[in-house]
Amino acid sequence: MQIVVLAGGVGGSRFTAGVRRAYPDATITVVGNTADDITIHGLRVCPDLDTLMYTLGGGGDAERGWGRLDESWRAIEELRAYGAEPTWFGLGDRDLGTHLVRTELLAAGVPLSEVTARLCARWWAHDPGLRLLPMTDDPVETYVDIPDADAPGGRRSVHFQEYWVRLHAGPEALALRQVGIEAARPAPGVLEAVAAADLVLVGPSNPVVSIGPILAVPGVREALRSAPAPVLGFSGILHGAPVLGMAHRLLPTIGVAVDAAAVGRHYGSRRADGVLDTWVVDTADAGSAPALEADGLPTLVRDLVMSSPDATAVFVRSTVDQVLA
Ligand SMILES: C[C@H](OP(=O)(O)O)C(=O)O
Repeated sequence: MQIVVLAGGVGGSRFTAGVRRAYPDATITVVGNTADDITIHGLRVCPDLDTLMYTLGGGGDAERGWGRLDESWRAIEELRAYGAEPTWFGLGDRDLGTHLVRTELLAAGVPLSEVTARLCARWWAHDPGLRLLPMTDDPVETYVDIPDADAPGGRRSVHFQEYWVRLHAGPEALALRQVGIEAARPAPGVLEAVAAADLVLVGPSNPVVSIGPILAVPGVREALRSAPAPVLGFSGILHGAPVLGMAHRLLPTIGVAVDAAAVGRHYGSRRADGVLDTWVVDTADAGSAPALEADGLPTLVRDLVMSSPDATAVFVRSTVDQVLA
């Protein structure tokens, strides 16, 4: 079986670990979000790709949900001692190795998809059926407008990582821009993987800054709409709050309520102009299923708390079984 998973970082990697547990013999192509990438201290950092790579490679810090296991922070202490800002971004010492390799290869003209494959060769060697593709090789970065009384127009723009990591998504996000998205081309293999898939899974990642950008890469949405395989989406909003992260701070910015049904409608049914065949909501949101069904979006209800890869595997397998039955 060939499975494609669309994934962000923290939620996306937990979900993908469950998919791998559910389908140990499948070929799984993970299309990872790169719209929250950043260049920091001259290093190109791809937070979602790295979280996926480390988590599925057994090298991630499961408790924190991102970064390397057994990490230390000596380098960033040195930067702080020099007053070399920014130091709010968690650049761990082990993690730096990844960013150095990536930055050197990109500078040598190696495309991000090839860089990612080379990095994953270390982490995913034990699992040749697993492949990580960036959504695009072209640079895309997300900026957030926040209120600032001292700035012209009363607002200023910050990189998404600054909004997320330094500001903890505290200020209201007045607007979001994915710079570079219109010109981005799907990375080699992305459209082909979707076309060849037996199953496409849209993970419970952030609909605004993780899944949204993947779908916004020109050609990806169309590929999902015309995929021969069923497309299942899993809600990351449970009972009006994100299962992980801070998606509730950004959904209102794109005019979507912090609600599983609203996110399902936002992705939409393939029978209309959306991308999903089936939307999966948590048991806490079971009440929304009849209305979604009536609106033409087939909806399944499961316990979507990703407490372990096994728990995730249970809901993935049972929904897929029902859809393929
Ligand atoms: C938790 C969620 O993870 P991701 O979208 O990176 O999978 C988020 O950051 O909102």
